Amino acid sequence: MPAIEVESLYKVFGKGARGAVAQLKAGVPREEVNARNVTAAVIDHTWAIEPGEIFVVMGLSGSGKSTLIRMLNGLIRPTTGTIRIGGVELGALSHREIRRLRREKISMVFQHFALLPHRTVVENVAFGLEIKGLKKTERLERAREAVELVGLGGHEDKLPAQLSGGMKQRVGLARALAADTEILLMDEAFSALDPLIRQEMQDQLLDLQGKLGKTIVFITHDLNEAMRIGDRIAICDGQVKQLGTAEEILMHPADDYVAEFTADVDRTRVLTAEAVMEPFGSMDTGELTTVESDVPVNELYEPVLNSDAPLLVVDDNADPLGVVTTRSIIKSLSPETAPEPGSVTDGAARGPEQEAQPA
Ligand SMILES: Nc1ncnc2c1ncn2[C@@H]1O[C@H](COP(=O)(O)OP(=O)(O)OP(=O)(O)O)[C@@H](O)[C@H]1O
Repeated sequence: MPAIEVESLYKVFGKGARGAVAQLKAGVPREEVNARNVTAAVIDHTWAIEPGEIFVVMGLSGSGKSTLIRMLNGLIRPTTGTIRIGGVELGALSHREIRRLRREKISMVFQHFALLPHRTVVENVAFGLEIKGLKKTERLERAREAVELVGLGGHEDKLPAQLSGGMKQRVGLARALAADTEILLMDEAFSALDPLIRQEMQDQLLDLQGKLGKTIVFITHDLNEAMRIGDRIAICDGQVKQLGTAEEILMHPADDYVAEFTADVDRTRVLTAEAVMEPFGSMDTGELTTVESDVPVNELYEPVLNSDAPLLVVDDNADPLGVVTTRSIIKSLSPETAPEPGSVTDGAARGPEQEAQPA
């Protein structure tokens, strides 16, 4: 069962919201609908997030990201459409039941930390558990564990004013983790951080995710960030313009709107050996140096340059998938010449391809 599922979800602000939804459904453009004193913030979202997935919602300011997240945690109701959290439809719940579901299933991490200035790190982390009604010793024990988990061990008794931005955000993350909910909603959680600290936090999130397997909805306006951490990314502008993996979006932007975003993305970090490889055809692959299929392109430069022959891309079972050469790497860096996903495996099955032969 999906962890979160939305179906034909709309949120329009203003009088006559339902009528506006009907117009949108009938194909009236958003600008035209908005000209009638309403704001269509979320338009026709239908998607599902599997447990353990990092789902990134990416869009510019005003694209409906915050509205979406506020609907997901039940702070505002959709104009029309359904939201299911762990199979439970939010629309069928009373306010009290929604508050309970939020407490038990969902934690939030905010951009501006929302720390209590007069409480220590560990007290801030324990605060959410106080609301849940846990006893003090248990609260502090769980808080200490979470503080340790985010790498803040030794800083338990500091006050927020004594912490750097990155450390404050770790406290925010620890607070969410201490609550031990299945779902984390992260709203521009790293956007206020310096680039290097931000990258550190992204790495830490991926690391924690590897251990904890939460379901994470991560909101950002930065496509590089989205592609770094998202298992799948929904690019939104009111409606979902494209939903897919980083590679799918990069290789096949759905329209000009998406393509414009992808122009700024560092392709070498997102694309993997598997995405850029070419068919090995009838080549004797026995002697080739192997690379794992998920190695990013920017880690292939050295092995490719140090090898006269192509590199053999292999899967988890060490079965060959394709080959990578300097040429395939250079080709992949331009969207126009990048190979179609899946085309390589098909090509390999069909037989030799001239362009994949060793030089
Ligand atoms: N309570 C509200 N009443 C009226 N309009 C609203 C309300 N909340 C949001 N909006 C409008 O809905 C649209 C989407 O806003 P939203 O905050 O969801 O976008 P966002 O993508 O989160 O933007 P940002 O990145 O700037 O936070 C905007 O045009 C906003 O002005």
